[in-house]
Amino acid sequence: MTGLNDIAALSRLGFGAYFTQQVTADEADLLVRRISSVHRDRLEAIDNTGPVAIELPPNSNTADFAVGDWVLAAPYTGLLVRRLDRQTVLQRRTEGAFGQQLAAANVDTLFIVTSCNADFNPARLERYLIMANEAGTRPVIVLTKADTVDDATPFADEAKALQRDLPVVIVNARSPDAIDPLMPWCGPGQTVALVGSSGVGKSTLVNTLAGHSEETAQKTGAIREHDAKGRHTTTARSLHAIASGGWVIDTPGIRTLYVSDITDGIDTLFAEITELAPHCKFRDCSHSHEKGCAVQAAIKEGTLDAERLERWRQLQAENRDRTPVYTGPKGNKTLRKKKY
Ligand SMILES: Nc1nc2c(ncn2[C@@H]2O[C@H](COP(=O)(O)OP(=O)(O)OP(=O)(O)O)[C@@H](O)[C@H]2O)c(=O)[nH]1
Ligand SMILES: [Zn+2]
Repeated sequence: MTGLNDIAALSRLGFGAYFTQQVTADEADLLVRRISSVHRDRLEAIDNTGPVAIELPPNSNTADFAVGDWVLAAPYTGLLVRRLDRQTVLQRRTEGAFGQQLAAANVDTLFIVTSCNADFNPARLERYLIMANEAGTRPVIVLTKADTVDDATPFADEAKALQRDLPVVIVNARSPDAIDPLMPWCGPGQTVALVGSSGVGKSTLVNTLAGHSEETAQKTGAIREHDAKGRHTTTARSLHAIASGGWVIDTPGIRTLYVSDITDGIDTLFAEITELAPHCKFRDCSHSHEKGCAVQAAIKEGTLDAERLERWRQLQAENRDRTPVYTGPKGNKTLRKKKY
């Protein structure tokens, strides 16, 4: 792809091969922009020079766009021509039967934030892990408030056991040093997002990552600006530059994400069970009472934790209850195609 875009500069915003290859020769004269905020009536975008104009064509809906999306726009007018396919997408289920609301797109790494205190809850962390796996983002557990306990290692050990090869990082979110162990995921062109309960330190971490000191930090999430009619409004700022060259997406939508429709995510979380299942005698083995069950055998041998199987069972049941089943014309169950 050539044309008007400085690809090297755009790569510092996260524009990689996955996106470059989607731009056709006909589109070489269009401008590449990244969505930085989604409002009810308008979008905001950035390119390598900073904030740039983006205009929605008539009859389009801002709800179809997510912070982090890559789009092509016409020169001069900034008229949005099309959105590029997403590499990853975080969605939240809304009230109502099938509603999915986009929370963020093209997030490379999801920081699942919890603190070394009563907030630490493996069952909740599992749900967040499933969500990250489902979205295609790499999960990292960030344990905050390490400075408030004598030893954070037991928390870290418990978190590490939740999923194979899961990175777990211990920080004091208020200290500027917090960025050091998070650097592997915050380098140039890398995009992260944070999830976790209220009060665990997400805003504090965003400020620390952005290099704001405690005195200069604005209350994350809210900035005052002029709207189209010149009025002062408070809007959500969503895509923040990290001092080390990466980007952090922080939207109210991400803060209230919750798990549904998570089959693939469960399979990754419980990889050791998923990999045993094909060795069971019956293809639809429930791993409870069947003869020749490889999962039960592993529990007897002591290579699989019975509690893990029980949690797998609970999450499977929950997923079945929550996942809407789409029926085809003859009442056949249809598998919904993943729509990015
Ligand atoms: N001692 C200590 N305090 C922390 C740490 N991280 C956050 N805090 C404090 O915990 C409180 C809550 O932190 P926030 O960053 O507002 O938490 P949040 O996750 O953004 O909360 P919501 O905005 O409600 O989602 C603040 O008073 C922070 O200063 C930490 O690592 N150590
Ligand atoms: Zn089995």
